[in-house]
Amino acid sequence: MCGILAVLGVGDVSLAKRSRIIELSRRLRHRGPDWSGIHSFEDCYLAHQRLAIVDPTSGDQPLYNEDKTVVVTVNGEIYNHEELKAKLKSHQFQTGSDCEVIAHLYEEYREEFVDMLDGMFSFVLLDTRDKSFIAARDAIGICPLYMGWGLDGSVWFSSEMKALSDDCERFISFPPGHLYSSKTGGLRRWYNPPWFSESIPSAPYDPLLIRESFEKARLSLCFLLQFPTF
Ligand SMILES: NC(=O)C[C@H](N)C(=O)O
Repeated sequence: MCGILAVLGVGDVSLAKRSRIIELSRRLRHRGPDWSGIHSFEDCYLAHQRLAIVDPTSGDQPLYNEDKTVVVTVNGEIYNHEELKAKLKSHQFQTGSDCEVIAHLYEEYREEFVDMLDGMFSFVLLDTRDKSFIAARDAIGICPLYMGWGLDGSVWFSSEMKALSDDCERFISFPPGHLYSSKTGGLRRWYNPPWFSESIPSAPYDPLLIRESFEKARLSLCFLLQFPTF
């Protein structure tokens, strides 16, 4: 668990606005007592309250790509981060955080990378090169995410409603398995398993297969957390 707050295109670069956003981000402090971070680029702000789980020593957020043009704030755990890193041989990682992989995957695959992630997550990514941003939430909505719109045209994302409700004109619960892209200005479902369109499951009931799938999920979680298997 961590707390994220992102405010994009607020049209105000004053110290007062920055302080306001820091104050709002503190409302999420209970979600992550180990670190508080904020990155601002022009009138865009990405803040993070961290509960350090993977790489407690260097994985503080926001996280970046190599030249810091891509910034991410993430709540969640990416179970297959080692596997994904192995596909990104030409990239240099600055931390051991499972979440840094998101910035590098974006460089390679743009927003199409989201369905490569195995895990629970909600994140906001800002590409400072064209000031575009994306936000996404895991397939079944394990990690919370809310989205709001300010009267000044700003777009807000937060792990809890309390960090955006006072400053937004309207807000919604961000739907699970969806992605928001500032380029299209809309939400689309990234999680599209084949069974979504099946009215009657075609695969026969197989208790052994179900058991194996649970075992696999449990083992990948133990591996990520470096726990003995439980
Ligand atoms: N805990 C989180 O949500 C972020 C990241 N997985 C970390 O370990 O710091």
